Amino acid sequence: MTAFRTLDQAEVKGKRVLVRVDLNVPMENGRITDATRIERILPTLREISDKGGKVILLAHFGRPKGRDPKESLKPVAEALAQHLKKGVAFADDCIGEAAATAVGALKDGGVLLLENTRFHAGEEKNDPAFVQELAKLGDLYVNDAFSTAHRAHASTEGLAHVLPSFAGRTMQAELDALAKGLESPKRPLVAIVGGAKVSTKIDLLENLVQKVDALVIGGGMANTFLHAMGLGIGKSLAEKDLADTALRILDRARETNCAIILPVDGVCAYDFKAGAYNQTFGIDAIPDDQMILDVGSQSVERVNAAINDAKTLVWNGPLGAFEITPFDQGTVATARHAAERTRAGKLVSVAGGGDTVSALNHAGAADGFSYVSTAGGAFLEWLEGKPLPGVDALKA
Ligand SMILES: Nc1ncnc2c1ncn2[C@@H]1O[C@H](COP(=O)(O)OP(=O)(O)OP(=O)(O)O)[C@@H](O)[C@H]1O
Ligand SMILES: O=C(O)[C@H](O)COP(=O)(O)O
Repeated sequence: MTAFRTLDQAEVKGKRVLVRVDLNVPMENGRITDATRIERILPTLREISDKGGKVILLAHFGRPKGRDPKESLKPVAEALAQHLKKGVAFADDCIGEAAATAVGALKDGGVLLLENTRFHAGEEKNDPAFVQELAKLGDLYVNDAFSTAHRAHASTEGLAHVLPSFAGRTMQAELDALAKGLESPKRPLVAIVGGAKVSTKIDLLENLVQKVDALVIGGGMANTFLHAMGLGIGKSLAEKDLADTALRILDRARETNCAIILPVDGVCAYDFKAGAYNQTFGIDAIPDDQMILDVGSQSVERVNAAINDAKTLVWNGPLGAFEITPFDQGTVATARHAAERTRAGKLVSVAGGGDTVSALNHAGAADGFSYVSTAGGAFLEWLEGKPLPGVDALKA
């Protein structure tokens, strides 16, 4: 049950409603490759618009250092309009005159997307002056970005303290679904953590190994562990300066009897552009001039064996660079296996993350999971039991 105000308590008619959403969608060559995060916020936007509220969207995109046209939300505004089947205005700043003029021109029921909040340093600093600049644009605040709720930023946490604040429908649904599926999970509980965000996620693993019975590590995350264990990883994506953290996590896992499953073979290429070339090597024989871009077939067997032993599976982060064929095979094979076990009633499976959702859709496996969250890092932190600043700020 959610312990905070929802849209049921919000009077929006004629009001300027600042809605924080997560539009940090996977993109390739300027094209959105998975629109799940857009689809999930439509009910909230339609509800506020239909009730005559002025919908003013706040969102981040990527991790820009200042204003970076490559990280502009403008292309997302067009995609949002297509999904909403309604015009979406765009302002090329989220504060100041450009934003105020666009808000002033908005009619009741209209929808406006403001430019990337992370173009301003005050966003990630949760700077009170920046919060006030945002608050000038609205009469009330709705947070519908569960997948960014682990960030105590101005638009995800600060605003909730200066305007009347409410949870959006996606925020409500995510928290209710995760509580239902995972608050007291059937064991053995197995986690799969992959992906590329090693520096912001590796610390989470130290707590995670105290919560789960087995942890499968893949993707760029695994490369960091393999390097820490003294194995050559060639030119693979890794955070080598986090080797001590990785070793500490392995020690912690031994103390808590959490089985760690790391790749035993890797599908390698000379670079991301890959092309036709790729070759599988044993994890102790990775060529110095190549990079591991996927887990190999022997690793897939070990991951699937861990899935077979599990009653509950949680997953964030693909096992390989799935956007480039054939480096999607490890993720596809394991995702389909998890979906099969779930459909057979042998597994409760919950996955989450911007690219993870995209990878599961690519594998045609998303519908086979018990629940698919839009959240990655936030999902892992929720799983660990860490407070989520964006959620706590909404509590009455
Ligand atoms: N071995 C690898 N080498 C390089 N990149 C990899 C490798 N394995 C996975 N990746 C990359 O990891 C990225 C996804 O990682 P990420 O941690 O962002 O997952 P996510 O589901 O988006 O989680 P979040 O929602 O927290 O961002 C993909 O773009 C994929 O190409
Ligand atoms: O993709 C995500 O996990 C969210 O959009 C948060 O993005 P961040 O990790 O850059 O804060």
